Amino acid sequence: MSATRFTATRTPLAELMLLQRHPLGDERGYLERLFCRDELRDMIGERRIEQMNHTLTGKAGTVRGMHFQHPPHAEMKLVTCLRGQVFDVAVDLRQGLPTFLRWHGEYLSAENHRTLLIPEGFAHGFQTLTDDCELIYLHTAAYQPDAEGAVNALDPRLAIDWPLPVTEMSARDRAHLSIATDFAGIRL
Ligand SMILES: Cc1cn([C@H]2C[C@H](O)[C@@H](COP(=O)(O)OP(=O)(O)O[C@H]3O[C@@H](C)C(=O)[C@@H](O)[C@H]3O)O2)c(=O)[nH]c1=O
Repeated sequence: MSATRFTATRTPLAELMLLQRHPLGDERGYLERLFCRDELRDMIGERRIEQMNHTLTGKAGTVRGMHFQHPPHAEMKLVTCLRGQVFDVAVDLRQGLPTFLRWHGEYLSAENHRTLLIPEGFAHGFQTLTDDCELIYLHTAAYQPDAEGAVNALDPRLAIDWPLPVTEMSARDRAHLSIATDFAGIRL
């Protein structure tokens, strides 16, 4: 018997998908898949998971992001929250798309069993809404410091509506410049 362990829902940004995970529960608790290449094949295609990262963020109100990797190291990310609650945001940086520079956010928590599937061409970041948030990221490309790109999470042009006042950010993230007026986007 093969159960469907995920329901995928479109977001207003093409190819940015919200996955609802379906845990299989019993008297001990539950088992759920965080990733299944077979079931997610329509979205994953021939991509492979190359790296998996785990973050702990101590204080509510903290923002990490907004990060991406430039081609040819552009990557799809699947972002899951295993402790606490975050507001997870993707910004569309794809050149020529009608949704260029639009952002979309979803609440992810241990309780709601949701994963955001973020394709190449998006910047990603999040704000913690509780203390001690733990996230798991699956990456389809290895970390390449030289290919890192970022947009400022507080850029007025993006106008991301963070749910809480932004408290902690890394010095690096605070220093990211606002998007240049002539920025045409990422060509994949
Ligand atoms: C992302 C990454 C960082 N590092 C190192 C670099 C640095 O010394 C330390 C912390 O890195 P950062 O400050 O970039 O961590 P952080 O700001 O949490 O970066 C993360 O932000 C969120 C929003 C994402 O989407 C992730 O993909 C990632 O970019 O870890 C790795 O060794 N491997 C990795 O894959």
